[in-house]
Amino acid sequence: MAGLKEDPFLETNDIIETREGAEIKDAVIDKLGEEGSQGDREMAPPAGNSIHRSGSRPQLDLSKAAIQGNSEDRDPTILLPNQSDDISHLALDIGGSLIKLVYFSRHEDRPINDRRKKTVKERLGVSNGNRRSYPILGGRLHFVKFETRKINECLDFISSKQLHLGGIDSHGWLSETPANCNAVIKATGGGAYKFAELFKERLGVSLDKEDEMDCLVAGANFLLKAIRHEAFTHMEGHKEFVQIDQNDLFPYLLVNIGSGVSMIKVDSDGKFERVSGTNVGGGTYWGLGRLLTKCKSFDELLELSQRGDNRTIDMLVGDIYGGMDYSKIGLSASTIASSFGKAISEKKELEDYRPEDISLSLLRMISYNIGQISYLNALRFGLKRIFFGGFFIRGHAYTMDTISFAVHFWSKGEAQAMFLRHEGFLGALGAFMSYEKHGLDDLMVHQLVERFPMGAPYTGGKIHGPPLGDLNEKISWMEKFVLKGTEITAPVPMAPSGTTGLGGFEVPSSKGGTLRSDASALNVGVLHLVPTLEVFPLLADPKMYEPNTIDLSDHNELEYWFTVLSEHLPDLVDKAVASEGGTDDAKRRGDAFARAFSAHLARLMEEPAAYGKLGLANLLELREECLREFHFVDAYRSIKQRENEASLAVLPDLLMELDSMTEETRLLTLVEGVLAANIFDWGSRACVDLYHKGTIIEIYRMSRNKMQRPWRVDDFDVFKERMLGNPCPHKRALLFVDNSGADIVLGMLPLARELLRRGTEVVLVANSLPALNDVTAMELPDIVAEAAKHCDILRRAAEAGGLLVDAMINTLDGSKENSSSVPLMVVENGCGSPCIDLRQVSSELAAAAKDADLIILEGMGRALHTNFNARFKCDALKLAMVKNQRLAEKLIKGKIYDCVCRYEPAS
Ligand SMILES: Nc1ncnc2c1ncn2[C@@H]1O[C@H](COP(=O)(O)OP(=O)(O)O)[C@@H](O)[C@H]1O
Ligand SMILES: CC(C)(COP(=O)(O)O)[C@@H](O)C(=O)NCCC(=O)O
Ligand SMILES: [Mn+2]
Repeated sequence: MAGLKEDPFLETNDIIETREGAEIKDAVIDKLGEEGSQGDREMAPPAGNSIHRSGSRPQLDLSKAAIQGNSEDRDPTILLPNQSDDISHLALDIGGSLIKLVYFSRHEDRPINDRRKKTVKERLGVSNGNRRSYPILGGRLHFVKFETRKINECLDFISSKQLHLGGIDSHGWLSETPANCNAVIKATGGGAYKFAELFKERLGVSLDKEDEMDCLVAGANFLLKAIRHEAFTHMEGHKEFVQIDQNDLFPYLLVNIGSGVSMIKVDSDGKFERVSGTNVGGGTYWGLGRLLTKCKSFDELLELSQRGDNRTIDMLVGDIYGGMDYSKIGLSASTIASSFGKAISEKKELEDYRPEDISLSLLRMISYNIGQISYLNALRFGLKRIFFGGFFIRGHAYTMDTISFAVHFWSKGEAQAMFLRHEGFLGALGAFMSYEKHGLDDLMVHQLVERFPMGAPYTGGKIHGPPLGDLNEKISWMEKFVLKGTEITAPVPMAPSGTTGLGGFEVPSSKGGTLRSDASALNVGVLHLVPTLEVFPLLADPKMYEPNTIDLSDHNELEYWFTVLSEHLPDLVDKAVASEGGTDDAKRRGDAFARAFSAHLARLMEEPAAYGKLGLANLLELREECLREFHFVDAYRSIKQRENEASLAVLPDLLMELDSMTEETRLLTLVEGVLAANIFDWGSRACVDLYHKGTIIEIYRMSRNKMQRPWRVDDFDVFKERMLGNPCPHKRALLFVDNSGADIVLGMLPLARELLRRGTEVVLVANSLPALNDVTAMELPDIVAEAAKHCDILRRAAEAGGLLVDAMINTLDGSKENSSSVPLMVVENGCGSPCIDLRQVSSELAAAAKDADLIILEGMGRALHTNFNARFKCDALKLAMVKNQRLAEKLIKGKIYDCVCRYEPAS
């Protein structure tokens, strides 16, 4: 273990280093063979030697390689702690002002030796996930930009990340480019021509030029079809996401506001025409603005505008009409009659005008002009929808409001301006899509998950210095970043209502004085491509499905949940740090995690729609993601273990008690048991306070004793009727389980046992990754095996479900006969959060769902915060104890610790 322990961030628990370095090498080479590159066989260095990296191409770094799990296994997992997992693939859009970079890093989840998976796959007929014939195996799309005038920074970035070495082989598969092969990178924009030589010289790569308009359209179409919260309207400071119906996307007008402006009528996927444009665009604002104000950067110029008053320089209708409106033609006194018009009539020089006023006047002039020309073109072709892209917009509220106003005003509300979250990356994305056959264009909404990690190189921002190499650098960055103060949290300035309304040509005022730094532009995340994700097949109406129950666009609600999460943070950090041994390193990571999560919260508090439509589920997931980002693998690991053990110890008594009851009483006791045991929730403030007051078993007893019917939502009698009144039992039940300890052991497993006893197959559906104290699919087989020691029903079913292949359990009656029991299985749900978005579930869950006719959702996260209003094609039971006062009031007009037993027959 010695070598591995040196890396403080490596999970060392399950790693056994083999004695023979050669064994590892061979295993590594074998593994590699699976993924393609034959060349690696020759490239593997002799065992035992230290490994040198060739500068010309990325190669495997085998240093400290180790087998994970049992080294006797035929197909062991090998950890390469020093190998970066990025095998990349890059496309560029080199514009007049900015270079946009989209790159792909293939990131297969570390294969883990999960035998459960094999049996589940065999049983449910899932063939190797949902892998398709094309090579996207899962990976990430990153978005980064640089100023064109600082092209060297961009070249350094590409070179340090070795992005230019990924390529496409003859089969159209992503691969590393052999050293002697001339690497080719897709590029669009004028710079693809202008800088072709420089790329050749500096990186040895050729730029394969793609037409700019083709790329813009391909990028826009991809985003509009594949990203759920891509397009939004922005009117009078109010941002609203627009759900685009894929079948009703065309035709539309695409207006790309870069240095110059292109207007493209898009009729279908490959069919479009550039119908107009204007040379008055982003370059004009930045260029003229720089000359007139002496600003050093675009952001500085934009920031100035926020403190500007354009009335000092623009000629208004009132200036011409002696302070009066020109009401006959609908112009108020404060309407701009002539941008910069006042400068002609006064004996003032440039120095006599405030740079702030000049910047605002210029911004308004250009935005209105573009809005107006766009409208005219929409009118020309009868287009109702106009999508605006390009980096001139820069997520700036006032710019968007101005454009929206112009479109709304001139079209009398007929046409609508919409903006794109990936605004300036359309061309680069389109160039990326032009790599043939990588299958990206086939990806669908449910296969993409957007994440917002911390750290400039990962976000759509400006790069300061070299890209962050490892976790340690990321932590330091986080520390420095927080020292820099409010940059990340400073909002994109919001325009107060009415600033751009008819006649409303007042001065814009911003909430934050400073413009949110581009370096922390956390409004474009990293797109994770997960081809195995599927829409849960039992949703009654997937199009109408909305996972979140609570609407966080209600500001009070937002504020409440932000406070809850902020207050919970210190306790969570304590648990997380303790779970990693409480070392100094763990403390440092804990601190960085807390800063990162707080920064996200602050950012979202200011601009709730920054990362797309925001629901409580997203916040809870973001917290788990943040923990993982700082390598906290499982913060509640020991708590979960302790509670599992304590609960397993009392399981036999509970089962005996249950078996002595009549069927009817037993069913009620079982459901009561699930509700009572759902009290063990380390995500609830109130419950955590409770745990200080008693042992697990005491609390469980107390909770059970308090179960008074009717519950606040109580459909038990209807459920009982279906269960006992109807002679035909359910064929297969999916049990979405929640917490470890009593919740699973004393609540859900006994309920599963009852279903099994009645001849219903049971599939336990658990998280793929840890979240709070939720039980994971990896942990479940061991828990089931322990429980099975005390129960024949569970044992036979678990055996039939292939769950006990490894477990050395002593059977109660010593018999080994193959029973005819219906199976008990475990599948992972594809997520790592206390909530579940059923539009994106694992392929094994989707497969298991095909034959299911009953689903049971358990816990606040899965049954209340999400899916409370979800409708299913089969019978559904939603069970939860409400461990939050406010939620109880809002959702069920009840109080804390009230229970929900909602039963909905198939719809
Ligand atoms: N950091 C920045 N530096 C320079 N220009 C910026 C920056 N952020 C936004 N812009 C604006 O974006 C415009 C460039 O937009 P972009 O879509 O990248 O077009 P192009 O491909 O012509 O470079 C600039 O002219 C400027 O108005
Ligand atoms: C995070 C949770 C959804 C987990 O609940 P569970 O799904 O385990 O029942 C829940 O604990 C919660 O909403 N907590 C925050 C509210 C509070 O502390 O009161
Ligand atoms: Mn939970």
